[in-house]
Amino acid sequence: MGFTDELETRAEPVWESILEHPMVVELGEGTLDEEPFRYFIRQDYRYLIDNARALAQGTAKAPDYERMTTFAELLTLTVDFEMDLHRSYAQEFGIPEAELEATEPSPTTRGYTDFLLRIGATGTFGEIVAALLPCMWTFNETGKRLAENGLPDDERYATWVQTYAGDEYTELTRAAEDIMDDLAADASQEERERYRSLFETGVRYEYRFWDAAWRQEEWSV
Ligand SMILES: Cc1ncc(CO)c(N)n1
Repeated sequence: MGFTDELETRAEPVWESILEHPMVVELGEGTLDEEPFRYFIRQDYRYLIDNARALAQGTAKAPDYERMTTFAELLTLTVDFEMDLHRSYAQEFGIPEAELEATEPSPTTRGYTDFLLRIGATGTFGEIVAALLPCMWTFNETGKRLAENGLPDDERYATWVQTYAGDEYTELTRAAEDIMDDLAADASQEERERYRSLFETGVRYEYRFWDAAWRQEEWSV
């Protein structure tokens, strides 16, 4: 069993909670209200800016050309393709561009991005991969599982499912998983434990991110 299979097994309960979360279920069914989705797009746009920074930190610390290239591709996918998708969602859902750009991170977005940037700044390449893997993996998995049930009637939500279930996103997720497996094969017991823990934190934040959008979480004061 590869290391990422082990990660998947360990994260299974959180994984299932994500797929059963009403935000994800209703997105897949196309019945999701616009308001939580609008909130999600704004927070996710904010999230992606720092996610891109963490990918850049990973690119900088990549030990060789091949892995640097994979990280550079992930970075490009994020800043070009994914953030463009969010900008067009903002237009479709009536979020003015200035409002999108000025979005204040929610407590959950703040926590998640600070976590990624801390590992990006202080971690090894392997630790950065472990912390970032849930981002790609859970979105790809969510997209694929929702696509299995048939695309939602609402075109806008269907686009979301198709994007994250799509070949390009799936291939890059697979490439990141392969990098994690290779790194883990050469890592010490302690390093592998550290990777597991970082991965688990990432998966937990992924759950919280959906939940925060569902609740439209705000700072208490
Ligand atoms: C919170 C979150 N995780 C992962 C992705 C996929 O890049 C995203 N857009 N947002």
